[in-house]
Amino acid sequence: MDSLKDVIEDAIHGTTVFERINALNPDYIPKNLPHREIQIRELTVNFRDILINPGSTSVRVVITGKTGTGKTVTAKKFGEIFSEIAKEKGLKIFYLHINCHRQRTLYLILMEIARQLNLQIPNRGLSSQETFKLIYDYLDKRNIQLILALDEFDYFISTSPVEDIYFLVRIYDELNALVKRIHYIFILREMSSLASLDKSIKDHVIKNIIEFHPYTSSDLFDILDDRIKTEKAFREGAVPEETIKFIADIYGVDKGGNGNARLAIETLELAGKIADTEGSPQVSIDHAKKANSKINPELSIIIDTIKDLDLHQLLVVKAIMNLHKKEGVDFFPMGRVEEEYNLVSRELGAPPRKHTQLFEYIRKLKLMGLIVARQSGKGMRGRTTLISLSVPLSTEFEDLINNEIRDKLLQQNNY
Ligand SMILES: Nc1ncnc2c1ncn2[C@@H]1O[C@H](COP(=O)(O)OP(=O)(O)OP(=O)(O)O)[C@@H](O)[C@H]1O
Repeated sequence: MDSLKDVIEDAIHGTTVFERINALNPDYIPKNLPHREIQIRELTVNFRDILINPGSTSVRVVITGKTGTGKTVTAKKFGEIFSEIAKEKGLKIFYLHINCHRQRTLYLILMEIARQLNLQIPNRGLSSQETFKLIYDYLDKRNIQLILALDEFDYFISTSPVEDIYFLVRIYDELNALVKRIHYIFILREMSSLASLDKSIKDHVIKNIIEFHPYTSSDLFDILDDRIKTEKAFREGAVPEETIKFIADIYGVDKGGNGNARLAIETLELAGKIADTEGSPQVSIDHAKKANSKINPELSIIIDTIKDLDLHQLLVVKAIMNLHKKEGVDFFPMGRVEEEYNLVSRELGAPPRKHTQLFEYIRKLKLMGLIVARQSGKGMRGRTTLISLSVPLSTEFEDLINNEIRDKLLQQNNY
């Protein structure tokens, strides 16, 4: 038997299916973005005024789409190429990408803008207004136009005081500046996160909406194929077409998946690592299957726990499931869930439980990991709980819930 040192040496020097594995990193920006040309074009049409007539308006665009639909990578790629073209024309257009989940407050966002601009902000507790004024003066002095992409802006909305949101999006009302130098790309997972905002803020944010739809299986095939071939993430011939297709089919929205390119790329990378571990020169469908079950392990655990739910907990799950299907958005206010739950219960002849009991069910389902609940942002209508299923909707999942409900109803009627 090999010593463990031999095992390790062998794995270090052994064959590998990868050529440029870093091309599979989540932050890697590839040369091509298959199936996002239209969105790049839409961005360009919205922002070209800054090239033609700089300073006349402040451009605002919203990018919206579910997780893994390429919002971040597309905005970054657009920013990179657009500012390059501006430079060729002798204009200074800078693109800054800020993640509002990492920079959690208005203050941190402003400091990050300054940092990316290489602007020193004095350490003497300036207000947001004063800090922003310094940033604006810096841009003005150097004749710079700034495209500010605020990624995960949903997060900023749900956690920041309304005055801070107001300040950030209505900056020109505060600054009184004649030349507009700051332009925005607001990146949101769901438009519904704007629902709680007051109308005057909404009017400032919702201007031009560019939608990023979940990818279909054939879109994902092209994205994976491009990483393999153009970006040379894998050695030539190491990933057969049938493996790429298999992964694309797991996640393709038209095949019941969630259309998430991030998960598809992660699955491909993990399948490659499994192939390397097994010393295989090729990534097979079987490697892809193993990778998928590793990437989604919690799914089977969650599904096992469904059998422990009682009738009304199942009816709550069914209500949320119905809403996802009917409305196609990710999160629902508690009130909508309650309405739907009352409807579903009555339809099935089970008198709905009271409001307080419903809260208790939601709390339990959240603890089990079956649903995600979060607070909406503070706005005109106060805070409300927003709810979403944590598992992707699939026919199997739906059948499972419906069968369990049927069994529980039968049991109940037999007593
Ligand atoms: N059209 C595409 N072509 C190539 N790679 C893509 C494409 N769309 C997404 N990707 C890749 O998929 C991964 C996820 O994309 P990205 O982070 O841009 O998604 P997102 O919509 O911003 O997701 P989230 O809402 O979770 O932040 C990244 O690795 C990105 O490079």
